[in-house]
Formats: sequence, C-alpha cells, structure tokens
Amino acid sequence: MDSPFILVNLKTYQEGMGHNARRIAVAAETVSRESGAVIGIAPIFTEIRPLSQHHAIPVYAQHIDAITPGAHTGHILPEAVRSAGASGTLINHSERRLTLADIDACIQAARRLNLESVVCTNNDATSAAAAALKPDYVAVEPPELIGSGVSVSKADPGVIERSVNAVRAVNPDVKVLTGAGIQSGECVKIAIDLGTCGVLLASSVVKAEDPEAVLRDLVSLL
Ligand SMILES: O=C[C@H](O)COP(=O)(O)O
Repeated sequence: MDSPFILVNLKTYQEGMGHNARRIAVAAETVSRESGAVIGIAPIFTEIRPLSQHHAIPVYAQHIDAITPGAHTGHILPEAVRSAGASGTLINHSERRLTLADIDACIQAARRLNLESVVCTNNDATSAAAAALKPDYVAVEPPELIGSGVSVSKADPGVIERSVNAVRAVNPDVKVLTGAGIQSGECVKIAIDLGTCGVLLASSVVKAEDPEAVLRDLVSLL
C-alpha cells in the first residue's frame, strides 16, 4: 500500500502566506519525516517556487488552466507551475469549478508535464465521472462541510464509501482522497479505513496556532 497522503491546501488564507506558509512547510517536513506519511502543500501560486526550493515536500498548485503557451492573459499556465517546482495540481476545487471538458484538458496537460492531478468532486456521481478521465487522484468533498469544522469522515462517511466504490468500478488505478472539515487523527483513520489513501484539508492546519501539533495529530492513528 502507498504511504498515506495528507494534502494541505493553504487556499488564500492570510495565515497561509509568506512566513506562515514556510512555517507550515517546515511542520509538514518534520511530521512527514517522523511518520512516513506523505504531506504535501498547495500554496498560492507565488509561494510555489520558494516552498519547492527550500522544503523536501511535494508542492501542488491550487489550479491550472487548460491552455498552452501563447496569447492568454490572466491564466495559470501548466508549464509555469511545473517550472516553479510544483509536483502536482488540484483541478476543479469546489472554490474553483471547471467544465467537464476543461477538467479533461487539465488532466491531459498535467499528464504531459508529469504533474500529479488531483480532481476534486462533490459526490459519488461526479467522482465516477472524474475517474473516467484517468486523473491520479479523485478528492471527494461535500461542499457544505468545507471549512465548517464538521468532518466528512463523521458527518457523511457514506459519501466517502460510495465514492471509493464508484471510482474503483470505473478505474481501480485512480486513488481516492476525501476532504471537508478534516481535523484529527480519527478523521484520517476513518477515511483510510473506508478505502481512501488520504485526505485533502485546509482550515484545521492553516488556521491553527500550532500547525505542527495538528499535523502530528492527523497522522497519529496511521
Ligand atoms: O481543499 C481543502 C478543502 O476544501 C477542505 O477545506 P477544510 O479542511 O477547511 O474544510
């Protein structure tokens, strides 16, 4: 079995920028080394290069646009996040939804550039649809629980189980993550026991006074 994967999305929280992003990256490196879990970080675009240069953790973009180099303005070029040091990217986050055609094109761009693709979904039906496009990961997150402090593992384990089954039925090579309100080792253990390979989370780590303590708790029951 692969090492459990914890992906921390810093979103555009003030607490996840500049010095704080580096502090969370240091915490992720430390806890990853101690536990054997893979802990990745998805910062704002301008933090991708400094974090990937100075920390031995996977750094993810929060989004890419399905474009190739040329006459586009205000887009996120997949080649640019790759050359800044990203090893993967979120696609279709609940706070950055895309059309199905764009999701497909983003996955293909990521594959071409050797970026791991993590496609976010909101339920088991969209998890199955995303799996058909062959990303590396599908991350199912009920939107109503995102940032709520209420964990998907406890409030809606059924959506995790159904998504794992739906993705396996479509393409067993696609790995499943889950997220929304994940905040403790117990939440992570429930998610893993339901067949995921890890979690996607944000607020419990980014807004914590002591991110390292929260990360240590998240991996404590693995
Ligand atoms: O990308 C992360 C998810 O949207 C979950 O956010 P949250 O952990 O703050 O609920």
